[in-house]
Amino acid sequence: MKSVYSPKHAGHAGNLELLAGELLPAFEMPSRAEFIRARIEAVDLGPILAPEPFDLSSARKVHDAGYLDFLPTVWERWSAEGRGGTALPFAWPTRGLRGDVPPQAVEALHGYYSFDGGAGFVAGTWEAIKSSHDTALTAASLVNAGERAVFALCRPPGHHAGSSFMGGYCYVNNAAVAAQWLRDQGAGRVSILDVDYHHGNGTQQIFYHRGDVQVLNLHADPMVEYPFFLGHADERGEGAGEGFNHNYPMPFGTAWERWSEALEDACAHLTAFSPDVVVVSLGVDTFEKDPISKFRLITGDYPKIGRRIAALGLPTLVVMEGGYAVEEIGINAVGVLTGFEDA
Ligand SMILES: NCCCNCCCCCS
Ligand SMILES: [Zn+2]
Repeated sequence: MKSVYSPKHAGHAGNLELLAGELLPAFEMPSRAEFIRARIEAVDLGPILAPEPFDLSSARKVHDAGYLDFLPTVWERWSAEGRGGTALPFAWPTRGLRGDVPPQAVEALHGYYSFDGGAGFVAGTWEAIKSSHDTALTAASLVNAGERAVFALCRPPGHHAGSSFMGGYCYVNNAAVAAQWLRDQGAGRVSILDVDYHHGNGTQQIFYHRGDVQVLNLHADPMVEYPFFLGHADERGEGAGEGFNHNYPMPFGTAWERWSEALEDACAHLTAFSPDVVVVSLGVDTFEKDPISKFRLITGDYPKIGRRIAALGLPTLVVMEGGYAVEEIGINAVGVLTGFEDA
Protein backbone atom coordinates (compact mmCIF):
# COMPACT_ATOMS: atom_id res chain seq x y z
CA MET A 1 0.00 0.00 0.00
CA LYS A 2 1.32 3.48 -0.84
CA SER A 3 1.43 6.16 1.84
CA VAL A 4 1.75 9.93 1.58
CA TYR A 5 3.63 11.93 4.22
CA SER A 6 5.13 15.39 4.57
CA PRO A 7 7.91 16.37 7.03
CA LYS A 8 6.30 19.83 7.14
CA HIS A 9 3.97 18.59 9.89
CA ALA A 10 6.91 18.99 12.26
CA GLY A 11 6.64 22.79 12.29
CA HIS A 12 3.40 22.40 14.22
CA ALA A 13 5.23 21.74 17.48
CA GLY A 14 5.46 23.00 20.99
CA ASN A 15 1.75 23.70 21.17
CA LEU A 16 0.18 24.09 24.56
CA GLU A 17 -3.39 23.04 25.26
CA LEU A 18 -5.76 23.89 28.08
CA LEU A 19 -6.55 20.58 29.74
CA ALA A 20 -8.29 20.14 33.09
CA GLY A 21 -7.39 23.67 34.14
CA GLU A 22 -3.76 23.53 33.15
CA LEU A 23 -1.79 24.63 30.09
CA LEU A 24 -0.02 21.41 29.10
CA PRO A 25 2.02 20.25 26.09
CA ALA A 26 -0.60 19.26 23.50
CA PHE A 27 -1.20 15.53 23.15
CA GLU A 28 -1.31 16.05 19.37
CA MET A 29 2.50 16.12 19.02
CA PRO A 30 4.94 15.64 16.10
CA SER A 31 6.19 12.27 17.34
CA ARG A 32 2.76 10.79 16.51
CA ALA A 33 3.46 11.07 12.79
CA GLU A 34 7.05 9.91 13.17
CA PHE A 35 6.06 6.73 15.02
CA ILE A 36 3.56 5.92 12.28
CA ARG A 37 6.07 6.60 9.53
CA ALA A 38 8.68 4.43 11.28
CA ARG A 39 6.17 1.59 11.56
CA ILE A 40 5.28 1.84 7.86
CA GLU A 41 8.98 1.39 7.10
CA ALA A 42 9.44 -1.37 9.70
CA VAL A 43 6.69 -3.53 8.19
CA ASP A 44 7.63 -2.53 4.64
CA LEU A 45 4.03 -1.50 3.93
CA GLY A 46 5.05 0.23 0.71
CA PRO A 47 6.51 3.45 -0.69
CA ILE A 48 6.08 6.70 1.24
CA LEU A 49 5.50 9.55 -1.20
CA ALA A 50 5.75 13.29 -0.71
CA PRO A 51 2.55 15.26 -1.33
CA GLU A 52 1.97 17.32 -4.46
CA PRO A 53 0.86 20.92 -3.81
CA PHE A 54 -2.89 21.38 -4.36
CA ASP A 55 -4.88 24.59 -4.49
CA LEU A 56 -7.73 25.18 -2.06
CA SER A 57 -10.51 24.99 -4.65
CA SER A 58 -12.01 21.79 -3.20
CA ALA A 59 -11.42 23.04 0.35
CA ARG A 60 -13.44 26.15 -0.53
CA LYS A 61 -16.42 23.92 -1.30
CA VAL A 62 -16.52 22.51 2.24
CA HIS A 63 -15.03 25.39 4.28
CA ASP A 64 -16.22 29.01 4.47
CA ALA A 65 -13.97 31.46 2.57
CA GLY A 66 -13.53 33.79 5.56
CA TYR A 67 -12.54 30.82 7.72
CA LEU A 68 -9.99 29.50 5.23
CA ASP A 69 -8.55 32.98 4.67
CA PHE A 70 -8.13 33.43 8.44
CA LEU A 71 -6.00 30.33 9.02
CA PRO A 72 -2.79 31.52 7.27
CA THR A 73 -2.93 34.87 9.15
CA VAL A 74 -3.32 33.73 12.75
CA TRP A 75 0.32 33.49 13.76
CA GLU A 76 1.33 36.74 12.05
CA ARG A 77 -1.53 38.60 13.76
CA TRP A 78 -0.70 37.00 17.11
CA SER A 79 3.02 37.73 16.91
CA ALA A 80 2.30 41.26 15.58
CA GLU A 81 0.72 41.89 18.99
CA GLY A 82 4.05 40.96 20.55
CA ARG A 83 2.79 37.58 21.73
CA GLY A 84 4.69 34.29 21.82
CA GLY A 85 3.74 30.85 23.09
CA THR A 86 0.67 29.39 21.41
CA ALA A 87 -1.99 31.51 19.72
CA LEU A 88 -5.22 30.46 21.44
CA PRO A 89 -8.80 31.80 21.31
CA PHE A 90 -10.14 33.69 24.27
CA ALA A 91 -13.75 34.73 23.52
CA TRP A 92 -16.54 32.88 21.73
CA PRO A 93 -19.79 34.33 20.29
CA THR A 94 -22.00 31.93 22.24
CA ARG A 95 -25.80 32.08 22.64
CA GLY A 96 -27.21 35.56 23.26
CA LEU A 97 -24.18 37.35 21.80
CA ARG A 98 -23.71 38.88 18.35
CA GLY A 99 -21.68 37.21 15.61
CA ASP A 100 -20.11 40.30 14.09
CA VAL A 101 -16.59 39.37 13.04
CA PRO A 102 -14.09 41.52 15.00
CA PRO A 103 -11.57 42.17 12.18
CA GLN A 104 -8.62 43.20 14.32
CA ALA A 105 -8.77 41.28 17.62
CA VAL A 106 -7.03 37.98 16.76
CA GLU A 107 -8.10 36.15 19.94
CA ALA A 108 -11.73 37.09 19.32
CA LEU A 109 -11.51 36.16 15.63
CA HIS A 110 -9.90 32.90 16.70
CA GLY A 111 -12.84 32.31 19.04
CA TYR A 112 -15.30 33.25 16.32
CA TYR A 113 -13.83 30.49 14.15
CA SER A 114 -13.46 27.87 16.95
CA PHE A 115 -15.77 25.56 18.90
CA ASP A 116 -13.18 24.93 21.62
CA GLY A 117 -9.76 26.14 22.73
CA GLY A 118 -8.05 23.11 21.22
CA ALA A 119 -6.73 24.47 17.91
CA GLY A 120 -3.70 26.56 18.73
CA PHE A 121 -1.14 28.04 16.35
CA VAL A 122 2.62 28.40 16.40
CA ALA A 123 4.81 29.77 13.64
CA GLY A 124 4.78 26.57 11.57
CA THR A 125 1.14 25.64 12.03
CA TRP A 126 -0.29 26.94 8.76
CA GLU A 127 2.44 25.25 6.72
CA ALA A 128 1.65 22.00 8.54
CA ILE A 129 -2.10 22.42 7.92
CA LYS A 130 -1.54 22.99 4.20
CA SER A 131 0.87 20.04 3.94
CA SER A 132 -1.71 17.82 5.67
CA HIS A 133 -4.34 19.00 3.18
CA ASP A 134 -1.98 18.28 0.27
CA THR A 135 -1.17 14.86 1.76
CA ALA A 136 -4.85 13.90 1.78
CA LEU A 137 -5.44 15.13 -1.79
CA THR A 138 -2.30 13.47 -3.12
CA ALA A 139 -3.45 10.17 -1.62
CA ALA A 140 -6.94 10.77 -3.03
CA SER A 141 -5.45 11.36 -6.49
CA LEU A 142 -3.65 8.00 -6.28
CA VAL A 143 -6.91 6.23 -5.36
CA ASN A 144 -8.63 8.11 -8.18
CA ALA A 145 -5.89 6.90 -10.54
CA GLY A 146 -6.63 3.28 -9.69
CA GLU A 147 -4.86 2.38 -6.44
CA ARG A 148 -7.09 0.11 -4.38
CA ALA A 149 -6.09 1.79 -1.11
CA VAL A 150 -3.75 4.62 -0.10
CA PHE A 151 -2.81 5.95 3.35
CA ALA A 152 -2.66 9.72 3.95
CA LEU A 153 -0.46 10.24 7.02
CA CYS A 154 -2.10 13.55 7.86
CA ARG A 155 -0.96 15.77 10.72
CA PRO A 156 -2.68 17.90 12.01
CA PRO A 157 -5.90 15.87 11.84
CA GLY A 158 -9.14 17.30 10.49
CA HIS A 159 -12.39 15.56 11.49
CA HIS A 160 -13.36 18.09 14.21
CA ALA A 161 -13.10 21.01 11.74
CA GLY A 162 -16.44 22.16 10.36
CA SER A 163 -17.30 24.53 7.52
CA SER A 164 -16.30 27.54 9.61
CA PHE A 165 -14.87 26.23 12.86
CA MET A 166 -11.66 24.64 14.09
CA GLY A 167 -11.11 22.67 17.28
CA GLY A 168 -9.82 19.43 18.75
CA TYR A 169 -6.42 19.82 17.06
CA CYS A 170 -8.22 20.18 13.67
CA TYR A 171 -8.15 23.08 11.20
CA VAL A 172 -8.85 21.97 7.62
CA ASN A 173 -11.01 18.85 7.43
CA ASN A 174 -8.67 16.70 5.33
CA ALA A 175 -11.13 13.81 4.93
CA ALA A 176 -13.97 16.15 3.96
CA VAL A 177 -11.82 18.01 1.43
CA ALA A 178 -10.65 14.69 -0.02
CA ALA A 179 -14.25 13.49 -0.33
CA GLN A 180 -15.16 16.75 -2.08
CA TRP A 181 -12.12 16.49 -4.38
CA LEU A 182 -13.13 12.92 -5.32
CA ARG A 183 -16.63 14.20 -6.09
CA ASP A 184 -15.06 16.96 -8.18
CA GLN A 185 -13.17 14.27 -10.12
CA GLY A 186 -16.41 12.50 -10.95
CA ALA A 187 -17.13 10.12 -8.08
CA GLY A 188 -20.92 9.99 -7.83
CA ARG A 189 -21.16 8.99 -4.19
CA VAL A 190 -18.57 8.96 -1.39
CA SER A 191 -18.82 7.42 2.08
CA ILE A 192 -16.78 8.71 5.00
CA LEU A 193 -16.35 6.13 7.77
CA ASP A 194 -14.96 7.77 10.92
CA VAL A 195 -13.60 5.23 13.42
CA ASP A 196 -11.86 7.76 15.69
CA TYR A 197 -12.84 7.56 19.39
CA HIS A 198 -14.29 11.08 19.21
CA HIS A 199 -17.29 11.97 17.04
CA GLY A 200 -16.24 13.66 13.81
CA ASN A 201 -18.50 16.63 14.47
CA GLY A 202 -16.86 18.73 11.76
CA THR A 203 -17.31 16.12 9.06
CA GLN A 204 -20.93 15.55 10.05
CA GLN A 205 -21.67 19.28 10.02
CA ILE A 206 -20.09 19.79 6.60
CA PHE A 207 -22.14 17.10 4.83
CA TYR A 208 -25.28 17.09 7.00
CA HIS A 209 -27.53 18.51 4.27
CA ARG A 210 -25.97 16.55 1.41
CA GLY A 211 -27.02 13.18 -0.01
CA ASP A 212 -23.89 12.64 -2.15
CA VAL A 213 -21.52 12.11 0.78
CA GLN A 214 -22.60 9.59 3.43
CA VAL A 215 -21.05 10.06 6.88
CA LEU A 216 -20.83 7.22 9.41
CA ASN A 217 -19.33 7.78 12.88
CA LEU A 218 -18.39 5.28 15.60
CA HIS A 219 -17.51 7.16 18.78
CA ALA A 220 -17.89 7.77 22.49
CA ASP A 221 -21.30 9.02 23.60
CA PRO A 222 -21.31 12.84 23.36
CA MET A 223 -23.37 13.05 26.55
CA VAL A 224 -20.21 12.06 28.40
CA GLU A 225 -17.31 12.69 26.01
CA TYR A 226 -15.76 15.33 23.79
CA PRO A 227 -16.84 16.93 21.48
CA PHE A 228 -20.08 16.80 23.53
CA PHE A 229 -22.35 18.96 21.40
CA LEU A 230 -22.93 16.65 18.39
CA GLY A 231 -22.92 12.91 17.69
CA HIS A 232 -26.21 11.52 18.96
CA ALA A 233 -27.90 8.56 17.26
CA ASP A 234 -30.93 10.66 16.28
CA GLU A 235 -28.82 12.90 14.00
CA ARG A 236 -29.65 11.37 10.63
CA GLY A 237 -29.05 14.27 8.26
CA GLU A 238 -31.44 16.96 7.03
CA GLY A 239 -33.04 17.88 3.70
CA ALA A 240 -31.19 16.15 0.88
CA GLY A 241 -28.94 14.68 3.56
CA GLU A 242 -31.76 12.96 5.48
CA GLY A 243 -30.80 9.32 6.04
CA PHE A 244 -27.17 9.75 4.96
CA ASN A 245 -25.70 10.47 8.41
CA HIS A 246 -25.26 7.58 10.86
CA ASN A 247 -23.98 7.97 14.43
CA TYR A 248 -23.03 5.08 16.70
CA PRO A 249 -22.46 6.61 20.16
CA MET A 250 -21.07 4.05 22.63
CA PRO A 251 -20.35 4.11 26.38
CA PHE A 252 -17.04 4.37 28.21
CA GLY A 253 -15.38 0.95 28.38
CA THR A 254 -16.59 -0.21 24.97
CA ALA A 255 -14.45 -3.10 23.72
CA TRP A 256 -14.27 -5.03 20.47
CA GLU A 257 -17.49 -7.06 20.86
CA ARG A 258 -19.75 -4.00 21.08
CA TRP A 259 -17.61 -1.81 18.84
CA SER A 260 -17.48 -4.37 16.03
CA GLU A 261 -21.27 -4.69 16.07
CA ALA A 262 -21.46 -0.97 15.34
CA LEU A 263 -18.86 -1.41 12.60
CA GLU A 264 -20.94 -4.19 11.05
CA ASP A 265 -24.08 -2.08 11.05
CA ALA A 266 -22.20 0.89 9.60
CA CYS A 267 -20.74 -1.30 6.85
CA ALA A 268 -24.23 -2.53 5.98
CA HIS A 269 -25.44 1.06 5.56
CA LEU A 270 -22.30 1.89 3.60
CA THR A 271 -22.80 -1.05 1.24
CA ALA A 272 -26.45 -0.09 0.77
CA PHE A 273 -25.34 3.44 -0.23
CA SER A 274 -23.01 1.84 -2.84
CA PRO A 275 -20.39 4.59 -2.93
CA ASP A 276 -17.75 4.81 -5.63
CA VAL A 277 -15.07 5.31 -2.97
CA VAL A 278 -14.68 5.13 0.81
CA VAL A 279 -12.76 7.66 2.88
CA VAL A 280 -11.78 6.28 6.29
CA SER A 281 -11.10 8.79 9.05
CA LEU A 282 -8.67 6.64 10.97
CA GLY A 283 -8.25 7.56 14.60
CA VAL A 284 -6.75 4.95 16.90
CA ASP A 285 -7.62 6.70 20.15
CA THR A 286 -10.08 3.81 20.67
CA PHE A 287 -7.03 1.99 22.08
CA GLU A 288 -7.24 0.79 25.69
CA LYS A 289 -4.05 2.69 26.62
CA ASP A 290 -4.95 5.99 25.00
CA PRO A 291 -4.28 8.74 27.59
CA ILE A 292 -7.35 10.87 26.81
CA SER A 293 -9.87 8.23 25.77
CA LYS A 294 -11.99 5.53 27.40
CA PHE A 295 -12.64 2.69 24.96
CA ARG A 296 -10.89 -0.64 25.29
CA LEU A 297 -9.82 -1.83 21.87
CA ILE A 298 -6.57 -3.81 21.92
CA THR A 299 -3.74 -3.88 19.39
CA GLY A 300 -5.00 -7.16 17.94
CA ASP A 301 -8.31 -5.50 17.03
CA TYR A 302 -6.87 -3.02 14.54
CA PRO A 303 -6.04 -5.51 11.74
CA LYS A 304 -9.64 -6.73 12.10
CA ILE A 305 -10.87 -3.22 11.31
CA GLY A 306 -8.70 -3.18 8.21
CA ARG A 307 -9.94 -6.59 7.08
CA ARG A 308 -13.57 -5.54 7.48
CA ILE A 309 -13.07 -2.38 5.46
CA ALA A 310 -11.21 -4.31 2.75
CA ALA A 311 -14.19 -6.69 2.55
CA LEU A 312 -16.29 -3.76 1.30
CA GLY A 313 -14.39 -4.23 -1.95
CA LEU A 314 -14.23 -0.49 -2.68
CA PRO A 315 -11.42 1.94 -3.54
CA THR A 316 -10.31 3.23 -0.14
CA LEU A 317 -8.56 6.36 1.08
CA VAL A 318 -7.38 6.15 4.69
CA VAL A 319 -6.85 9.56 6.34
CA MET A 320 -5.05 9.75 9.72
CA GLU A 321 -7.01 11.44 12.49
CA GLY A 322 -6.43 10.95 16.24
CA GLY A 323 -4.59 8.56 18.54
CA TYR A 324 -2.50 9.73 21.49
CA ALA A 325 -0.87 6.63 22.93
CA VAL A 326 2.23 7.65 21.05
CA GLU A 327 4.34 4.54 21.66
CA GLU A 328 1.67 2.30 20.16
CA ILE A 329 0.11 4.63 17.59
CA GLY A 330 2.29 3.24 14.81
CA ILE A 331 1.56 -0.40 15.56
CA ASN A 332 -2.17 0.24 15.87
CA ALA A 333 -2.64 2.58 12.89
CA VAL A 334 -0.45 0.50 10.55
CA GLY A 335 -2.18 -2.61 11.91
CA VAL A 336 -5.35 -1.40 10.20
CA LEU A 337 -3.44 -1.01 6.95
CA THR A 338 -1.74 -4.42 7.06
CA GLY A 339 -5.08 -5.98 7.99
CA PHE A 340 -6.59 -4.34 4.93
CA GLU A 341 -3.78 -5.68 2.74
CA ASP A 342 -3.95 -9.21 4.15
CA ALA A 343 -7.70 -9.50 3.57
N1 LIG B 1 -11.53 16.23 28.43
C1 LIG B 1 -11.69 16.26 26.97
C2 LIG B 1 -10.48 16.86 26.33
C3 LIG B 1 -10.57 16.68 24.83
N2 LIG B 1 -9.46 17.33 24.17
C4 LIG B 1 -9.56 17.35 22.70
C5 LIG B 1 -9.49 15.97 22.13
C6 LIG B 1 -9.39 16.03 20.62
C7 LIG B 1 -9.27 14.66 20.00
C8 LIG B 1 -9.10 14.72 18.55
S1 LIG B 1 -9.14 13.15 17.71
ZN1 LIG C 1 -10.11 11.44 18.59
